Amino acid sequence: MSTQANIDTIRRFKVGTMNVEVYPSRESMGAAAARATAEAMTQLALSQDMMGVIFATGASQLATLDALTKIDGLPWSKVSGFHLDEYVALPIEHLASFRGYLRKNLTDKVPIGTFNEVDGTAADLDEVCRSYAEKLRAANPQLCLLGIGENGHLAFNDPPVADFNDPLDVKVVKLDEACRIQQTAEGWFKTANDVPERAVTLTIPTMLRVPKLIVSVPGTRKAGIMRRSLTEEISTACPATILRTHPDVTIYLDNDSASELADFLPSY
Ligand SMILES: N[C@@H]1[C@@H](O)[C@H](O)[C@@H](COP(=O)(O)O)O[C@@H]1O
Repeated sequence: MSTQANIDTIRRFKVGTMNVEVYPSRESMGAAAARATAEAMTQLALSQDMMGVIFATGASQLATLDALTKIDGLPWSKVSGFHLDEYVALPIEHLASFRGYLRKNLTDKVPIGTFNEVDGTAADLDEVCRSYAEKLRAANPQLCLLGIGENGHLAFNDPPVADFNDPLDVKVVKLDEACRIQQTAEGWFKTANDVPERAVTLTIPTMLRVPKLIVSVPGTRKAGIMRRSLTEEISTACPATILRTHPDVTIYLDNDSASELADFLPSY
């Protein structure tokens, strides 16, 4: 009998309008998410001089970004890049800085047109949010890469602060305790106390406005939240449930993160 870990085919299913694709490994998941991103960028480049693309960070994005940066011939010079979130007051040199992560894993590797960084160390964070929101509105991003946190967060919209009708585009949030603990599990910080208490984040409506969402969620630690994201009532108790209302979203999983989705995947 086969187990989820040794299933080596690609399995696809739909939950409402949402497409879910399950790959045999983290690497094959990343390659598939990268191919979809590359196709979307190539299409957009046919009709746009500059395209806004929002990139995600975290361990879940490493395979996707690695594969994406190795694809030849992409129209990087036409990309105006953005990111989802950044810790407040964390220096760029810190391992967990999302700006540092994106330099290392993206912008140092490809000839991107422009990249708009969120400076969480700036003195006036209201101004950081206001000007980032303005840049996002002007760029009108057509493509957004996303991850899902173990607590269901999208960017840093943790359950206690997530608002599906948020009037703001970008805001400063207080991080949930569960979220701060989860950041240590991946080794970004030594203890939960080392995790900054606040972050700048795009809000949920800002992400959902983007017409195409490519969501990479590999790994065993995400199995429980993937089940909740696909089966629970849509609510801010699990912010990722809102993705089920988006008209063009594909979730890329590996066998590990799909391990609690047996009823969607009858071959288990
Ligand atoms: N706030 C970031 C998000 O931008 C990311 O999409 C999500 C998944 O991260 P990871 O892949 O590290 O689990 O949570 C991180 O903490």
